[in-house]
Amino acid sequence: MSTTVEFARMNGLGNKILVVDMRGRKDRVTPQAAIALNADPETQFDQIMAIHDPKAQGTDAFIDILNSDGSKAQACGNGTRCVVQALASETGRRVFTFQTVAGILNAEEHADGTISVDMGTPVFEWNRIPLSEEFYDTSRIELQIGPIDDPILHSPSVMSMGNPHAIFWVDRDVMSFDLERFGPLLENHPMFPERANITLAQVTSPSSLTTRTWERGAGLTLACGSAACAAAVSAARTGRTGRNVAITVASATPPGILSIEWRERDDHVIMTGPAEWEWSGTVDPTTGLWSREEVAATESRAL
Ligand SMILES: N[C@H](CCC[C@H](N)C(=O)O)C(=O)O
Repeated sequence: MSTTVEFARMNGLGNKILVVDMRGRKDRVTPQAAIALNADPETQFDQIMAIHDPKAQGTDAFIDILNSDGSKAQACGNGTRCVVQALASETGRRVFTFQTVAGILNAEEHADGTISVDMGTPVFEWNRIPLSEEFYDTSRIELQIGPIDDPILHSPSVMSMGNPHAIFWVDRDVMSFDLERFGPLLENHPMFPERANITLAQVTSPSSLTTRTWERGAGLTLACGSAACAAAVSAARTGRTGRNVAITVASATPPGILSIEWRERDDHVIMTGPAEWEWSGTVDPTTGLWSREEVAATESRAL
């Protein structure tokens, strides 16, 4: 087995993604390789999406997701769009079915280049998010940060989109909060035995929200697709918006938009947005040693 594989550096609204081609191999991208890649400014990333041979009939690939601290993630919306774009440019196909540890995902590239991912159904039961304390109603739980009588953030809506999310509703600019300080405290709060992705969300109209996320295992990132889905679902669930929501991801540069539909007929959450290829190279999935391919940006958009 060759020691190196192809990879592409991509992004989804600035969420930094490495798409690694592990097809035809039995090994995995190691946490050590992830940590080494993240330590290098040129390959620093938020998630690795490792494409493996399919395990289940009817699927095109099995996707293994790693955070930049080497931990595993069950879902990554922005990364899934990047995988679709890489495979669409390789195969000319537009429709894909993937398997992850969280289940089966369907995705499609549209003629305008945007990509929709069916992120599956939301989970609201406290022990499946999971929380460490029983809450009958997870649309608003008791949890706060800051002074007891004047909390800075409080009463989040919590849910799982395959991965755990807490959405804190705020009534001023999400960029005005010191998320770098509160993020790690909330991500690792005893309420969340498997940690959680922490999102600030401001409702801007009955069909729009602005969000900013501190990601579990990756920290302050420019965008987080599953958090945008969780914010949209939580907003609709609490009556703040309808089921079709445009999310402005405030931390993306420039701020980007994800369209989220929480479909009435089957409870599925459909996320639509862009993906962008930056450059390709080869990497050793065991050590993380990598090199960049010297090709013009227009010549290669595939793995
Ligand atoms: N950036 C990803 C989410 C990664 C989730 C990860 N931080 C975790 O749940 O551990 C997204 O676009 O959905």
